[in-house]
Amino acid sequence: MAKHLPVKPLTKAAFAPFGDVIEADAATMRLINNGTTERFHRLAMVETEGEGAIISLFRGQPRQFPYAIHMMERHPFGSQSFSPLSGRPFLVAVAEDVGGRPGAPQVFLARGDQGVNYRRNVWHHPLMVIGSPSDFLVVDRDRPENNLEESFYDTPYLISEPSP
Ligand SMILES: NC(=O)N[C@@H](O)C(=O)O
Ligand code: NI
Repeated sequence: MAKHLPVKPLTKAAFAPFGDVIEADAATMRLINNGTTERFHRLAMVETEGEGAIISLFRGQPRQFPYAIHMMERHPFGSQSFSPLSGRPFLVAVAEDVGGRPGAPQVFLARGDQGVNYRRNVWHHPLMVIGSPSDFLVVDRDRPENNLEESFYDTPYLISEPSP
């Protein structure tokens, strides 16, 4: 029997065990370019063991809800960040590591002005878009083919469509 998961607002504190929230955090801001630009400095660190860091665009199709989470993945050799370019909210699911497998997913609703950076080797679900196709800027390690570990749950978890 699938278990239903709550969806929580994405906050730095709640996401801290899994990585970073990429948002205009006033505490990180410094004025540059003669005061014409606000730099929100070092919101996340990019980890890419043995390979370069690359920037890609992901155009995600919306998930159908209620959505069943059957699996999680992780990237052992690098971090992976998702920054929304379409200004729409999206879902983020992460999990603690329990003996080499993901524990129960923790699901967050990211606003359209929030991105996430999954720290290296953190269990997460692939991109989950809500409502309509959305573009994301993705920074992660080159050569993804040897940087992916997947794990499937014995029983799926269900997520309802978050209310906007
Ligand atoms: N496959 C791929 O590049 N994307 C996933 O890693 C993801 O987290 O969406
Ligand atoms: Ni990933």
